[in-house]
Amino acid sequence: MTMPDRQRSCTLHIRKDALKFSAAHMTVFPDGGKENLHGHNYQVELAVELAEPPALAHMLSYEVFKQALRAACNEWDEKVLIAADNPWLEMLAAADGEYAFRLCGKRYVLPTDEVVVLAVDNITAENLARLLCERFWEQLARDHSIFWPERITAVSVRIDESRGQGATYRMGFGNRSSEIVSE
Ligand SMILES: Nc1nc2c(c(=O)[nH]1)N=C([C@H](O)[C@H](O)COP(=O)(O)OP(=O)(O)OP(=O)(O)O)CN2
Repeated sequence: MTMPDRQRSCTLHIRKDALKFSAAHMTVFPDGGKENLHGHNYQVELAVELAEPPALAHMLSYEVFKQALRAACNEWDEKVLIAADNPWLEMLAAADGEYAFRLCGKRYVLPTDEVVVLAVDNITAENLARLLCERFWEQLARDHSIFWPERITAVSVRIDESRGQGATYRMGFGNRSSEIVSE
């Protein structure tokens, strides 16, 4: 029996010990409570779906994807991640070179160069997986000489905060839509 073409796919997956970033954050909960400031060594995994294994002339090297993912991870490495859209975030006046804020009633002052402010309402694995997936795709698209978007049917990024706990964000192209899976 022959399988219809639309049921076939080929997935490149990349999970390497070196694909990670170390960052600090505080998850805020719906009742307005929050965790203490703490850090994770976030492990990152990538899947790139293709309709078919590409012919030699269009082979996509793992390195192309790793470069784009590393560039996206590096922006967050050794930073404190702050959710700009959190309803319990209050910006405070600060000295030059400092970032001062109150979150859920507690006051923090940090060096500006150690802070990354992200356009999300909470620093969760779900939101980080979405942002990293989007950043990865933008980074890949920036280098047109190595990019054949029409051959890629979906990309997904999985982030594990700790072993066995994290989230995956998937962007499907064509008539499939983005979806998120929490673990
Ligand atoms: N839906 C989500 N829930 C939580 C997230 C998240 O990203 N998405 N993140 C956290 C925390 O940041 C945290 O680091 C994990 O917390 P928790 O599971 O409570 O703690 P442990 O990893 O130590 O787990 P144990 O199984 O208790 O050892 C919380 N929730």
